[in-house]
Amino acid sequence: MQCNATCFLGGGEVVEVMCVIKVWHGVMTAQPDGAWETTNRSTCPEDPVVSLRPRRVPVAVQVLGDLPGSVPELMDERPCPIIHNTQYEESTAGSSESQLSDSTEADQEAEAERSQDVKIYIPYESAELCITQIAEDMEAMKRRHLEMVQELEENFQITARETQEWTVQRIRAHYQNKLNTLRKILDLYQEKVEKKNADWERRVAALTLQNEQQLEELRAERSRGKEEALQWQKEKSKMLEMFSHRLDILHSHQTSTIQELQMARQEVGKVQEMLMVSSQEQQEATEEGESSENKGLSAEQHTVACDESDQPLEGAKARLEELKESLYQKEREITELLEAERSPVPPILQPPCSILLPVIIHKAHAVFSVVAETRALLDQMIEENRVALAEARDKLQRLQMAKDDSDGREEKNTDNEGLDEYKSSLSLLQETVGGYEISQLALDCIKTGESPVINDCNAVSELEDILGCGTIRTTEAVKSVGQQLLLLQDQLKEAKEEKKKIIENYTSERTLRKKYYNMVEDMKGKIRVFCRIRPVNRAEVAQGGAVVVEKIDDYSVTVETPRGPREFQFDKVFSAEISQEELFHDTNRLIQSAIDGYNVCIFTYGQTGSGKTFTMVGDKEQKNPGIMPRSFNAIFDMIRENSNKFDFKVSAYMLELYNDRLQDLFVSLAGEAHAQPQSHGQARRVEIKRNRKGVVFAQGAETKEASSAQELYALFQQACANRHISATKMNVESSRSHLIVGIMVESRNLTNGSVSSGKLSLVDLAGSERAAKTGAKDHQLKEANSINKSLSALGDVISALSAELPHVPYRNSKLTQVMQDSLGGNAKTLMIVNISPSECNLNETLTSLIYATRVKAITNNAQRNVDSKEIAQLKEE
Ligand SMILES: Nc1ncnc2c1ncn2[C@@H]1O[C@H](COP(=O)(O)OP(=O)(O)OP(=O)(O)O)[C@@H](O)[C@H]1O
Repeated sequence: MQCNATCFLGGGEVVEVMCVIKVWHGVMTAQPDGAWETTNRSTCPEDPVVSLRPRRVPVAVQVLGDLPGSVPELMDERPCPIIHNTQYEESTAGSSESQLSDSTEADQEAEAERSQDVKIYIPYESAELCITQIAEDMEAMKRRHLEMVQELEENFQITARETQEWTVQRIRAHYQNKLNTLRKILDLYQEKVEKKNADWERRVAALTLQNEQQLEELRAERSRGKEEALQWQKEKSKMLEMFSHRLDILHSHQTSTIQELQMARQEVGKVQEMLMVSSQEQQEATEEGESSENKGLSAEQHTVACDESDQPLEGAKARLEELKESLYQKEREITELLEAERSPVPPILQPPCSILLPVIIHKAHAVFSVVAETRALLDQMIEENRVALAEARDKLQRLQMAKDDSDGREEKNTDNEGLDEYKSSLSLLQETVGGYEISQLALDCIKTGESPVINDCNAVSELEDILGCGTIRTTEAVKSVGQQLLLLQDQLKEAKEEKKKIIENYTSERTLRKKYYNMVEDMKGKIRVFCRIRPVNRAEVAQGGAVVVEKIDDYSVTVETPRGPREFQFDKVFSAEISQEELFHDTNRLIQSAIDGYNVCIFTYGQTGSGKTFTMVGDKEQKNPGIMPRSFNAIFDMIRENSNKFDFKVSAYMLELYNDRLQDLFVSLAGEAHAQPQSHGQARRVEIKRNRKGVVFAQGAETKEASSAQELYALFQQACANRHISATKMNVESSRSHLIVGIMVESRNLTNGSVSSGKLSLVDLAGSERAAKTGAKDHQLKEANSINKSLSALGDVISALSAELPHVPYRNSKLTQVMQDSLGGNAKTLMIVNISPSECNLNETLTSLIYATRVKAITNNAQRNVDSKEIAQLKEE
């Protein structure tokens, strides 16, 4: 209470005043200067206690004198209740009503003038009451303080959570940006590679074509060469025959000549002998004549005899000369023949070029004559064109001048007809001149063999019309074609190698990119999606459907649709050959997460008969156990490995969602009906609930503990025995319900006592089916409708989550309620989409893959469920 008066605690009337809890107890004395001195503040804090609720406190106030200065107010709104002496006296006379009078300002001023000595009495009872109230208020204040502290703590936690979310969002945005940049880079790279590929392919095609043409030419040349070589061979053998014949003749001629020569020589020898004999005889006769000079007669006789003997000698001489001449003649002939025989024989084997050369020379002559003719023609054409061009230019000039004249006249004359005519003929002439000029250029180009250098586009196109694209080639260019070809072949080889390298790099880079992308997505909390292709079954083989699904790499699958191939990307793609073990190898990490205290969900999705149960459960004989039995083993293997650090507890529930009703598979319907006859075969009601952390649990379902993998498997078998399965046209053992197996793993850290609780949900969904295909009737049709309805609700949830809609229709179906924490919740989720590779299931396969692609876009926020030792103890209590 704030009061500008000296207050004495004492008896008085009880009055009701509004008391501001700015209260202290003490004595305040008015000072001569108008100020107030406070004494006896032992119970008064340094500053008044503030911020308590104003409340009504019954106090009695006695004013013993006039109030000094202005009258203070107990509250902002209400004036201070003051009882003056007189009023107080009246009130002490027995008035039970309070005598509070609201002094007006004028009254207060008057009273202030009257006296400075004012006293107010507050009765002890009231003071006590007041103190009690104050104590209560203090208590309330304390409580409020505590509430405030709690509130502050909560606010702090909310802020911390918000900050955390904000950080996560920022990291997410950062990664998204990085990813977008990466995508852009990749797209650019891909574009570049494609461009380069297309370019190289074009070049390769052109080179191949060129190569083929040259090979063709070479082949033609070779065959021509062969033909000519054959002809030459024939001619050669003919000539050889002729030569040998001639040689034979020569030899025989030579032999006869040699014989004749020998005979002639013999004759010559004889003649020479005869001559010698005759010359000896002549000498002897001369000697005899000298001795018989004296014997006159005998000498004359002898001279006559000598004259008679000279006649045959001369004949012999002539004959000798003749013989000599013929001999020389024969010798010359023989020498000539011998020389001819000895002279080099023309080469028999000549290279084809020597045969071809004359042909080529002949052809070259022919070509040359054609070229010469063409040149002459070209020169003539150039000359004619030049003359025509000169004439056209001349005409143009004249017309231009005429036009200029008419322009001058036009200023005076308004008639434009003549001018238009001029203009049209001028433009016509200009066109003609342009045409001639281009023709001139083209003719010059043809003559020189050079490419024209012009910038005018129209002129270029016109020139190309005349010359044809790329027809102008210089002889150097022709010569270098061979070299260029070799060069290009080398380049082609290099390009092919480069292309191969690029493709290899691209493939490895693509695989890496997908891997990193998946890692980033995983870090972001995106649901992981695997795709498993089932082998073609007998029914599909019988239908003759082609295989339309193909795994491209570890992360991509294509489906051949009537509109062309369609590619889908997943976190992993498993082909038909992949074993159960290999598939499980990639899911092992999630089992570890469940043991670490995370909420984990693995579910299969796909059309009926696509292999969901095979993937989750395995085959009937358990030769190829699926994810469920393998998970049981993995859980207990991991428990065994960590048994020195943790204390584990494993429990499980197994449910079936059949005809939109949840059933506990640990309780057989028959057994339940037997135990509770009033239930008429209705199983205990199982309901889906979510705990404070949003984790789904089945209320009303029996949870059984297991201490080994075998025990857990036995429980699973027990549950499977109660499951609804029947044969359809598509699957001899078709699941008619969704199977939900929940395994809770609680681990207590032996070192610090913290407790983590993870849940592994393994869901084998029933397959979507078409009644026409499965042949479902009666109750099977009802089952199929229920399955399709729940899957459609699941589809709606997936669509809403992937489109990030504000409302997600989880409540539309029991299935979506069961899976609420796995889709968009706090679970680490893996979806395995099972597909058939056959063409006959193309539509269903496409639907499943589109579904799965949407699921890939959903983000979960997985959090570890771990409590400290104290919290765990409190929870237990
Ligand atoms: N990867 C696989 N390798 C070998 N056989 C397979 C594979 N996937 C499926 N099968 C066989 O195909 C048949 C149908 O498979 P499954 O029962 O698992 O299909 P489903 O998708 O669960 O069908 P429904 O939805 O009707 O229950 C089974 O006989 C199964 O053994």
